[in-house]
Amino acid sequence: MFFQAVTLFPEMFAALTEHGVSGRALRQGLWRFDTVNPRQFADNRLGYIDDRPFGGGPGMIMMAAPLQAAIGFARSRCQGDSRVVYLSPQGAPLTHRRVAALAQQPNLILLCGRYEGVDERVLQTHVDEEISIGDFVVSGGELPAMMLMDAVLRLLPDVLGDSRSAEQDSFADGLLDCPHYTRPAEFDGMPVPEVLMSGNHAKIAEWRLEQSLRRTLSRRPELLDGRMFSPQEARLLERIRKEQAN
Ligand SMILES: Cc1cccc(C(=O)NCC2(NC(=O)c3cccc4nocc34)CCCC2)c1
Repeated sequence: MFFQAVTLFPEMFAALTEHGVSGRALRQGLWRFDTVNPRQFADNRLGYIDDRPFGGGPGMIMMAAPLQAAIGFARSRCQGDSRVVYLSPQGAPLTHRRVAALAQQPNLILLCGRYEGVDERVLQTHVDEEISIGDFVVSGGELPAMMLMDAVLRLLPDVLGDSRSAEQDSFADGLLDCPHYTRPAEFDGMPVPEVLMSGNHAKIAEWRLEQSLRRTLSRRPELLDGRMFSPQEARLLERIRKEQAN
């Protein structure tokens, strides 16, 4: 996977390239990363890359020409297909399913907006898809881009190592995670659920699945819409629903 970020703040991406699982995977050569700064492509001496919006209104808009040139340069550095994603509040919500699809791409170019956004004509001609990480206001597309990158990288083979497969992540099976505990066995007078101390791995796995189902049903019931259930999940859901009905 070759990630490129078109960004005015390339240094921000050190959060992924110099730390954690993603940083280690980069050093191991499991993925590649580079940035393109639109300021390099400003066609005036002073490096203007933003200008006032036609029609008036507050703030500035990123100009089309430097972004078009930056995207073109990024594409020229890709072997094979490349996909340009604009991180944007107008984008399709990022979901695990979308992350899994993006993880199949050999080259992803992430366009990060700043100011009030980018000239629409860039989106119409050079961007393949727009993705949003949520309905709130942030200052730039860099943090959303890094969230997308982290989620994609965790799905790449060998990035997580054999210690944890991304498939075990509850979100990979569309459920919220179960509660987790570690030492001490009693903290602040609160014990750990007995079943986790039992050593009975089948019962522990069933307890964890039941807790994931309970949490999903109570906090994010919409995640269960349209989801297929294994016989075990169906049985546990039945028991939970009966319990809640009484
Ligand atoms: C709900 C709403 C309505 C109007 C503007 C904004 C807003 O935040 N505008 C500012 C910018 N926001 C984002 O890029 C951005 C924001 C949120 C999620 C995202 N997922 O990806 C990129 C995202 C756009 C240009 C510079 C940053 C947000």
